[in-house]
Amino acid sequence: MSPCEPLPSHQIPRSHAALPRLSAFGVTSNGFLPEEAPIDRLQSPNYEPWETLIRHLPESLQEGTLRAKVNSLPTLSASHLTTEPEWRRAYLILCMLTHAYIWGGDTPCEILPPPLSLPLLRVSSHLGLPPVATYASLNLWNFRSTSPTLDFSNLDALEAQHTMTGTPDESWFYMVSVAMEAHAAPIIPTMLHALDVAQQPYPEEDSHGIITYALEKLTQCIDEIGQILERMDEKCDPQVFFHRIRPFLAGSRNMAAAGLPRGVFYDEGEGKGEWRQLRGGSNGQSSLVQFLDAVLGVEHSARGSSAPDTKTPQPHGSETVSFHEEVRGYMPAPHRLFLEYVTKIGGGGGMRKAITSLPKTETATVELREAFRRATAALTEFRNKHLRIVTRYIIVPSRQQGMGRDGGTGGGMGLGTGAVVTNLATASASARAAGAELTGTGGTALLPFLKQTRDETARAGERVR
Ligand code: HEM
Repeated sequence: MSPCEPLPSHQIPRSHAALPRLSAFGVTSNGFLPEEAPIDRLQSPNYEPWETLIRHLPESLQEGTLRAKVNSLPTLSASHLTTEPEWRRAYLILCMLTHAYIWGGDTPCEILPPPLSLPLLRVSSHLGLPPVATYASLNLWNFRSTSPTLDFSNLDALEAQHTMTGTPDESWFYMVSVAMEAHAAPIIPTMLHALDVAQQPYPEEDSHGIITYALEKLTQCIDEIGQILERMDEKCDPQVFFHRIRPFLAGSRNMAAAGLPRGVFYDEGEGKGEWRQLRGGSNGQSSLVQFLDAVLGVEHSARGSSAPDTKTPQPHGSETVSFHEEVRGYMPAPHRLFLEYVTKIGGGGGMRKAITSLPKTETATVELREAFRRATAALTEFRNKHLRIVTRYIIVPSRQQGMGRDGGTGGGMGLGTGAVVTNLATASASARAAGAELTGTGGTALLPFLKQTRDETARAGERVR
């Protein structure tokens, strides 16, 4: 039996019947991915201008014609989108075009024109997501699979529907996450059952066995998704990632050094519009990883704000909210509700809280505690693997000199203009040279933030002795 498979039926507790159906939270047999691969074309011929643009996005960026093409787009209404998969595809297209428009030049463009901003505001509001590229648009809703069994955890059979650079590296970068999400999907019902058993006031005889077994499965599952994470190097080159892919993922928050001191103005035409500062696309918006935290009772207080960027005022209220809490607003609304539900059934402290209230002496609870500590150790190690990847893909390339000029050794966006480029890659290299803190695409002071999230994970295990 694969470690990520759900519990055998005889181990599913009686209280399972009380749990709401996962589908009510948009959780499928593929976890936070859709049940079926995303559609790859909008049905209505009205959307042909968007479809044409997205299909030729890398070439338009390469030729430097994307902004002109967007400027001459008609402003299309969302009224021809009929199904949820269509709304999601529209969101993917508009988010990618938006980031390509903002970052696809020698300097960023701080005004998003009405043909993009108006439909993007409408579509993102329908989906309960912010009008910016998110993990949902770039990863969860942007893949196809050639697996005959439609096994989305088969990384080699996955491909991104769309990329901005047209490189296999960008597709692989997105697909690693898709495979991880699909691989871990079966652990979701397993852990929900176990969490439910742990909350019962009068545990059944084999309750401890059920929870211990589920925690062991969880440990194996986290190890396995960590192995998938480590496959990043196979087809995603750190130089290509740092200089070509990552600059397109940047948001409009904490991006003064990358050329957006005020954020982005979403021009709605007729003198209307709004300046917005939003986090960019980041795997940090994965509901799966936050689900693992919620189940184990890992508490995060890391705010992830990029302190050195004093030119950009922080959005009101964000000073007190942790990164993990805030990025729930960048997840599809049903997934956000699911995480709230999991936190609630875990009494706010997940397994950790339930286990610490048990008597320490019985053999069964000793085993249970050990299983819990092994699971938190696995999640801590997962975050260590991630930190090593961040070092290889961001810290090391940012140290290299002479990358600020397009056409340098792998530097720039590959636009071939020879001009001085301002974007997240050049800003990171300059920050590094000045000894300042680096900023993540999600707008965090990345290293201190990621170390803190790793340490907060370890702490959950230390609290169960
Ligand atoms: C080349 C690969 C990757 C790089 C360079 C990278 C980089 C980063 C950075 C810089 C952050 C800080 C937040 C921000 O400002 O964006 C972050 C956060 C995060 N990333 Fe990644 N990431 C990579 C791959 C992944 C993958 C495949 C996953 C799996 C879903 C992932 C999961 C997370 C999570 C969950 C966080 C939030 C912090 C935490 O909970 O520990 N990352 N990542």
